[in-house]
Amino acid sequence: MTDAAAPPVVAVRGLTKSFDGRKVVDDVALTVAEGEIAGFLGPNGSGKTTCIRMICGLLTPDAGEGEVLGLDVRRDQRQIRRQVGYMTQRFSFYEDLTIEENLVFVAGLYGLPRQAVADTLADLGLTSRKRQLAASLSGGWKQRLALAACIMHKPRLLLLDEPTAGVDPKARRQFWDEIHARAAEGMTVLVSTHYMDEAERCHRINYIAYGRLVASGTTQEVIDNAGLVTLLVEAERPGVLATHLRKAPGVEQVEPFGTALHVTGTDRAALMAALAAENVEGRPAETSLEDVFIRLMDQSKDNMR
Ligand SMILES: Nc1ncnc2c1ncn2[C@@H]1O[C@H](COP(=O)(O)OP(=O)(O)OP(=O)(O)O)[C@@H](O)[C@H]1O
Repeated sequence: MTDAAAPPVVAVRGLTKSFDGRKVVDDVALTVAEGEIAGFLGPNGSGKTTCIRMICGLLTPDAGEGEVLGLDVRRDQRQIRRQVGYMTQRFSFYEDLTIEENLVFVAGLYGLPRQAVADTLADLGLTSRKRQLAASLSGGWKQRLALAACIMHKPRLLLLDEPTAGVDPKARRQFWDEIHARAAEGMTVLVSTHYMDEAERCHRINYIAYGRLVASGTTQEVIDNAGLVTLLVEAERPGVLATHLRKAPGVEQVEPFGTALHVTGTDRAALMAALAAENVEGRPAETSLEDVFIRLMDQSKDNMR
């Protein structure tokens, strides 16, 4: 990350948006420092895309305020749009154009010189494929083209909405290496994802459930703040044991990992009692980010009732 004293690139608060009378984003505050990779996580339909669109100036918030790149999130939407890069969830380029033709088209929209296309092709390792039709590209290369198109104008803020959905692990890794390289040069990134390993690659994460931001911090802070205890239990018949443990008081989650179970709750004594009642022993294990997210989601659901 770059200069910690620099003003945040995103500093919004109270962001709220309703569609058809239903509040889908409710009082969300978000701060993203310069050069930071901020993760945006949460169940389907929890409002991540809607937040991203308000931040990049595509949607006007019903309420809330703040700055994006020093510009007013309500008043300066046009300028914000020109200065950010936004990669949408769906591949949205011309399949019957080549990689190069797609980039030439985008360069035209931004008024960029032809050299910008050549530089971007080279930067992203696309030069040797520049004459390939977009339709014939694999998921990983399509997503690389999409990234090229949204960073060609050198935005200081990049918003990525589930950029690696359906992409194989190697291409995902290469994509993240690319993102980290950009962040090291000072680009700020806000990225939504459903993948736990990607959440762990972010400098900070923000978890949103049912429109409300319910946790923020580094991965470790979010795990520590959840106050969960996890015990690992080896079992001969993990399926049967899991069924029993799920009914025991104090046991919140039971997840099989091969022949072992991860048993999670907030009360260590209650977990130990539940295991003792089944004549099994547990040893301390690390609580995973996924365990924490599932708890946050369940808690948010309960609060909605
Ligand atoms: N333009 C719109 N008109 C009406 N409803 C909308 C509109 N955009 C989003 N919604 C609704 O708002 C809710 C939040 O959607 P949003 O796409 O922001 O969630 P998300 O967290 O990005 O979900 P996912 O992880 O599935 O992409 C959903 O119920 C969605 O159907």
